[in-house]
Amino acid sequence: MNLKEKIRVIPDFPEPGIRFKDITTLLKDGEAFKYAIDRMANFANERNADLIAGPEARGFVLAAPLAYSMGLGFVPIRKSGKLPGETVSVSYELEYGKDKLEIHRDAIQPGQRVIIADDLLATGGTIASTIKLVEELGGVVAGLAFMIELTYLPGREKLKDYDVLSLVQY
Ligand SMILES: O=P(O)(O)OC[C@H]1O[C@H](OP(=O)(O)OP(=O)(O)O)[C@H](O)[C@@H]1O
Ligand SMILES: Nc1ncnc2[nH]cnc12
Repeated sequence: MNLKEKIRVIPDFPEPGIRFKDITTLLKDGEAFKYAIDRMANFANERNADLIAGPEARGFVLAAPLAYSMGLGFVPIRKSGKLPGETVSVSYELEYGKDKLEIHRDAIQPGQRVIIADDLLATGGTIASTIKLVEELGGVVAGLAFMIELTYLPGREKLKDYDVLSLVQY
């Protein structure tokens, strides 16, 4: 299965100079979507995951089916002001813009092994912040699974202490 040929690249979105990797063209292909989730599930299985976490919004599209396919729980990491319970939060910068992420304080029990899944690794800011939240709750980050890695940005370097899977590289 060639996942790269299912991804559409749109120049100058959401601002000039950004080549946006659009996964909607992959997601609407049932076979490709299943293949991507199955590869992530193998990775998560090998690392004895207890839970799957993913950042809003595109991370949900991968992390939730990954958790479901493995019979594991899913923990949402959301942008600020969206989670109703008591939260822990962290601010971060993106390839474009700035934001704040939050997790429910009771979402993870100390020692639980968490796989974090997201669609794309760019600067690594989103995932570094997600890792901070998981670790602050005492979770063990057992691995990081991405559909896409932008190798021309320093994301992988930022995550060098972690086990990283990416299915497609640019
Ligand atoms: O490695 P980074 O530089 O942090 O960039 C990658 C993140 O950026 C995108 O999310 P975005 O914040 O655009 O939100 P969305 O999923 O709600 O579209 C993407 O889904 C990743 O989560
Ligand atoms: N180039 C890119 N394409 C799609 N999503 C992104 N998130 C951060 N950078 C991105």
